[in-house]
Amino acid sequence: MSWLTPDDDEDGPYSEYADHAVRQRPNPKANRPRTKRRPEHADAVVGLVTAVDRGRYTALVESGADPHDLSERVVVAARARELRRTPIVIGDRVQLVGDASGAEGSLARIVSIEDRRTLLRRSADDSDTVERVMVANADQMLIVVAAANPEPRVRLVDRYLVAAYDAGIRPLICITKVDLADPEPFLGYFSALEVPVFRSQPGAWPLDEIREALAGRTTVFVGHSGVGKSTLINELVPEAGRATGHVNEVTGRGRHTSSSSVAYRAETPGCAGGGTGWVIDTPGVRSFGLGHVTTEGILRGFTDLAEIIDGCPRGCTHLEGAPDCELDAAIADGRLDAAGAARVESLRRLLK
Ligand SMILES: Nc1nc2c(ncn2[C@@H]2O[C@H](COP(=O)(O)OP(=O)(O)OP(=O)(O)O)[C@@H](O)[C@H]2O)c(=O)[nH]1
Ligand SMILES: [Zn+2]
Repeated sequence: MSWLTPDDDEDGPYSEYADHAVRQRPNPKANRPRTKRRPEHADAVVGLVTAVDRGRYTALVESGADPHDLSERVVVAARARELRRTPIVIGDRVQLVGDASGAEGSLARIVSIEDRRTLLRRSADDSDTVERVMVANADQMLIVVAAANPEPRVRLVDRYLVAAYDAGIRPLICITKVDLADPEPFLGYFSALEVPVFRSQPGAWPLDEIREALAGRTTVFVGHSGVGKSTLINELVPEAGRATGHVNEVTGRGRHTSSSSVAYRAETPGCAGGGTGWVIDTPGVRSFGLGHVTTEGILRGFTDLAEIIDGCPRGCTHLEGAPDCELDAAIADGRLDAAGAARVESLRRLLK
């Protein structure tokens, strides 16, 4: 894309983060006709990006035309020059040329990215409008939160929910460590949202229920560090460790640390949605900035308040003290209970 300055040739060690930043710069050459030198890639094969590591992409390419033939190969690829400033993330379907054999030491080239169904983004903080692209083509977001240790934080879950709804991704909640604390007071806060909830503890992992939800879909797992996300993924995808080991064998690079995202195929035998699903593990993100989300996007994260907000005067900011804001009326006349009032407070914090 011509408005992105092609100023760095090499993928630096931190490019995995740097190139996720989508900067929109004015194009100084906007009036000049663009020379289209996009080569035809009739020989390209399509791969699913399952890992990103310092400028190297791991993609799974199906061996045959038969969609049931799962004998795919692992291809390691770099980006073509023209995609140098384009974020390519886990879940992207990409076109590969060059040596896409997957043979040891081979390196293919990613020449284009197929249209994305969904795109999960975040910004460093709320004042930062530079968005980081996290995951492409996810259908669902499993928000993993612990009942205790670490204490559940309503505000972080609110943020995940807003990011999911804004991206058109269906949220699910898994509350872990219910052996340590009663999760119901916390869950009550979200009950009006009708988000599916799984309750988890050692010896009673809700694996069958979660598998049912994963089948046939791509689900991104998010959660604060220490909530038990890895524990859950290891239960759901026992060979997860082996998968990263395989990738490393191919790339010859170091282990994927918990600072990078990885996609795993989860077996979901006998489930209505199909025999497999994709699980995308993301590093525990402490903050989840929503600087890139519009007011409308934030409101979409509060579907439980939508009907009330519909009654607001035109142009209502819904902030505290906004004239005739229906949210205040609903709290005053009891349409919203204590949990509802807390939701309003939460919404207002995000709208500020
Ligand atoms: N009591 C209890 N402990 C749990 C449960 N689930 C996980 N744990 C423990 O919580 C700790 C953190 O679990 P992890 O799976 O490493 O957490 P994580 O969310 O992957 O954390 P990061 O790797 O830092 O992102 C481990 O000691 C687990 O054994 C649970 O349901 N109950
Ligand atoms: Zn209002």
